[in-house]
Amino acid sequence: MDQGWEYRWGDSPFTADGIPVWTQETGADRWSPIAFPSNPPGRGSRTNVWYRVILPDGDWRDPVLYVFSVDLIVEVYLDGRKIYQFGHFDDAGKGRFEGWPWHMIPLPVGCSGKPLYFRLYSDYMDIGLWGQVRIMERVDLFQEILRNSIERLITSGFSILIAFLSLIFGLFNRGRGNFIAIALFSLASGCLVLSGSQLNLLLIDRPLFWDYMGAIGYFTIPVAMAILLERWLKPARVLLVSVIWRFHLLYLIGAVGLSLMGLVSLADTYPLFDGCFAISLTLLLIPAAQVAARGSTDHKAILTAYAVLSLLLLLDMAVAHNLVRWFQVPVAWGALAFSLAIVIISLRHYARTQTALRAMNVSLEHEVRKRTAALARLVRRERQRAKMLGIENQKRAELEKILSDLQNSGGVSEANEILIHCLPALCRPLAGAYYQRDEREGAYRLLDLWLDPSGPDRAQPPALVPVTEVFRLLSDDNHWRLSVLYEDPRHGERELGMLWLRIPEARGDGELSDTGTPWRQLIELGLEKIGLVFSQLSLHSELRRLSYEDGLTGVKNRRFLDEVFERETALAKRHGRSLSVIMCDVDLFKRFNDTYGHAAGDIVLKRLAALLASVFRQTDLVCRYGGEEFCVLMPGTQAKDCRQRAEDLRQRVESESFEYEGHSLGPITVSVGIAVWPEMPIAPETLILFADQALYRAKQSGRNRVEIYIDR
Ligand SMILES: Nc1nc2c(ncn2[C@@H]2O[C@H](COP(=O)(O)OP(=O)(O)OP(=O)(O)O)[C@@H](O)[C@H]2O)c(=O)[nH]1
Repeated sequence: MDQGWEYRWGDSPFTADGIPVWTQETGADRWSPIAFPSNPPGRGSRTNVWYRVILPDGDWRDPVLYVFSVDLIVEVYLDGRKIYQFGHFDDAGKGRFEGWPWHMIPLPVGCSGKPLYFRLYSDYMDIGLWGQVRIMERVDLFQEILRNSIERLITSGFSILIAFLSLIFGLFNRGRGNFIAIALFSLASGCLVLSGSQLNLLLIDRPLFWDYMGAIGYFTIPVAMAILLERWLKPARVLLVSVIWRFHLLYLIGAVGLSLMGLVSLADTYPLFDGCFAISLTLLLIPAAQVAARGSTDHKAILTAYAVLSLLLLLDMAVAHNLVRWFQVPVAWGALAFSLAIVIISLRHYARTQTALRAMNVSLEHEVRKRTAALARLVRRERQRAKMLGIENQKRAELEKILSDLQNSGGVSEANEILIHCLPALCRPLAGAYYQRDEREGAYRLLDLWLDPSGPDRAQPPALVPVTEVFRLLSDDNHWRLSVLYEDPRHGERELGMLWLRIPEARGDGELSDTGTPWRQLIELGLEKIGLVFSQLSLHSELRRLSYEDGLTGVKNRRFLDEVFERETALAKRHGRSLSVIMCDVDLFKRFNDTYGHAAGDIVLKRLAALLASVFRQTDLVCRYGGEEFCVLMPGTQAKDCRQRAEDLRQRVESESFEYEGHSLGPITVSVGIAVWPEMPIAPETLILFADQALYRAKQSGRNRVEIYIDR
């Protein structure tokens, strides 16, 4: 019904029968033609208007007039009779907003060609009918409503489902605020679309209820959209976006609250909202476009979805405000598409984040494993170090003990015995062997072998192994070959022996240095100190030798005799063993010196000392008593044997031919005095004294003779 419409401002008076007077008047001068019964010109502050139209011809069985919709309340008259009413007119012809439902006005059969009158009241910006006005069969209308509604029911159902799923996802996944925002948007658009479904009124005939639902949904959309954008714009969060969603939230609460309280009409909240919404949509485009321009594909996709939905919403607003010709703007599909786009992008984003998190977890676990292994290695090394430290301390103590024993020993050979005995304990738990160097033989002697059954003893090496053979035997990568060196005062650096040690086993992770090096350092330090002690001992014995030896003849000197004599007399007494002393003096040596010179005298003394050494046994002690006088101590020798030896000496000297610088020095003789204990009744300590007396007697008796002490 898009032609033949007329309007007339104001409200008709009514007859006493309740028939509007304007429906009875004839003459068209008060009515003005209008293309569509909405917003006639010259409204001013008027709130009442009447429209009329001649019902077209048609062959209907059950005709109805379908109107979508009316601003704001309406009464419809045919033949002066009220056939339809929406809202309540008071006596002043005014009424309250009752909602924006679609209307089905039943028409009687045969109404064609008759004028149909609409009495309207509106304090809203629009006044009149809106959208579609059509006459059709009732059944066709129901079918069309069903057809139109299915689309909305499906899209709203989808939106609400998305809202529900997003809410669940958002609630059970901490930090998934995006999904809460999606849930809010989907719920808002779902409610908006559902409230616009025409089937609703057939189910629940409460237009205001549906309008409130629609208003809440509609007013929530900018809030949800801004929150969504705000989340996606992170970290470039824009103040403007946050201001916008807060403003719209306040508007939603304020508008719905005030309407429910009856302070404002819900209808009146729409124009202002639409204005703000249009501005907000445009403003939101600016930061969104900025981020999308330099953002990811996701950002660009969101902006595209946002731009499409914004366009649809703006178009819908333009239709609502008659700025463009009425048509069904597919806002429902736009909102659904927007929700789906956001959901898909969010899920993709979520999946990517999860994958990244998993990858991070894997790398973190890998890192943790690596660190743990490093820590375990460190702990093992520390433990090893602590163990090594314990062993080191113990070994140091053992070494100190060995060094002290060596220092307290009687000399190099005794120290050697101690070393051979102690070395295995010092080196344990390392397996090894010790080869002592025999300089005279130019060979090594295997003196000890411990712990190592695979050592060189398996072949049962001979007691003396040539140097080259030992080197061949001991040259192997699994063992250390360490020499024990010391300084000999007469021959310089000497090798005492060779230590052969099995290298401690590596742990298989390159810790050989951790286990091997301290061991080697420890042993090397020990051997160095041992070598030092041997050097000292060697030096001492050399010094001792020098201090007890007569420089000219090489036999022991008087000092040595004094020390040994004391010990020998004590031993003789303790064991009841005999002890003999011989005193021997060159005859007329002064004259000899005077005749041949002092140097020749020295030669004679040296020769005489050699003769003494060859005549007496090794166990006898030959000393130079002083000047040309010699003393021989003969432990365990009785008078008879002693006298025999003394006689042998005298004869050897007498028969010896002494020479000096190619000249014969003439005959040399010696006088000898003997004293023997216990065969003679004297104290052992006086043996030298009495032997000297006997010597004196020999001199007195004509020299070149042996005299034995006789107690007179
Ligand atoms: N060439 C040399 N002469 C020495 C050495 N020690 C002592 N004499 C000398 O030995 C001589 C000892 O002389 P006397 O004690 O008088 O005795 P003698 O001349 O041997 O006479 P009788 O002992 O009575 O036979 C002295 O002239 C000393 O100088 C020495 O180391 N070398």
